[in-house]
Amino acid sequence: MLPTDSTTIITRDNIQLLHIENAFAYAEISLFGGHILSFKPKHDHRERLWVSQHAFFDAKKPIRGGIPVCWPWFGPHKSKTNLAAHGYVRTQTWQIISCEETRTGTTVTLKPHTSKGDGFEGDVQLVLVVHVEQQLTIQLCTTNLGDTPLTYNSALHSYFAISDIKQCELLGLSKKYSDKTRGYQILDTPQAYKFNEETDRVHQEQPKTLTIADGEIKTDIMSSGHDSIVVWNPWQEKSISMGDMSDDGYLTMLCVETAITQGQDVAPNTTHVLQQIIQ
Ligand SMILES: O=P(O)(O)OC[C@H]1O[C@@H](O)[C@H](O)[C@@H](O)[C@@H]1O
Repeated sequence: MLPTDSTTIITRDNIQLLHIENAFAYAEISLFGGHILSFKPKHDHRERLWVSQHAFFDAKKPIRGGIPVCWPWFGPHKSKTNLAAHGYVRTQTWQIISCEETRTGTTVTLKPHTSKGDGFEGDVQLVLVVHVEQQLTIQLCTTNLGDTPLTYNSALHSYFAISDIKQCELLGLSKKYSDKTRGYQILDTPQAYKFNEETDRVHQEQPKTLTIADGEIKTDIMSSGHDSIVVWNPWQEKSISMGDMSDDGYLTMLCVETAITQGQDVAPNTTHVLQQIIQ
């Protein structure tokens, strides 16, 4: 695939990275995983995404940080416990189908090596469309090419860069959530939504906009096509135990994931789009 004026491909360890720099923003996409690693709009030059200092770039293990694409299941596989968490496309090499310069930025379309894999029945065309503009728009499009309905789960598992998890607040969630750290208890979303412990929560609500308030700095996240928002921070003990995170890595990241956790049906010959917009 020939790069356009705003794109170049570089190699980091075993992974090819697509750099995009246009009049509006800077972004970087790893072809391993179809995984966005960086987004910096030029109006403020602020990095929106967090990547672990100890992330693996070996083209084998998933990259810790950025926006992992979880598909066609979220978390552990329902019945086959030997299969990798969050599905199999985040550890595949993706291919660039097209790079297009538009009036408002650059659009990159990618597809995984294959959308077929152990643990998922279905004939699917899976495509990731990334619009690098003043804002970042990510669309994961699942088209059912078969003649029977299929069901999938997924997440755009975004890691946001923040200055201090203990000072930051998440605005926009208000209903109940399921708390994985407390045996999936159903609890009320705290108001204000602040962080002082390991957090692993599935919120089955679909507010249009969420905001991470990091002091005066605000990052807006818009979602569609989802049934849940997942909020995750491993906190200190887990960070220490993870080989791809520094001991204090948890302090400067917060995952706010646009997710399908309850099963999304897709009828034959139709496409479902899971979308996240980051401002
Ligand atoms: O280490 P992984 O597979 O990238 O997953 C990270 C986290 O991802 C979150 O989405 C899950 O809710 C957590 O339970 C999980 O620990």
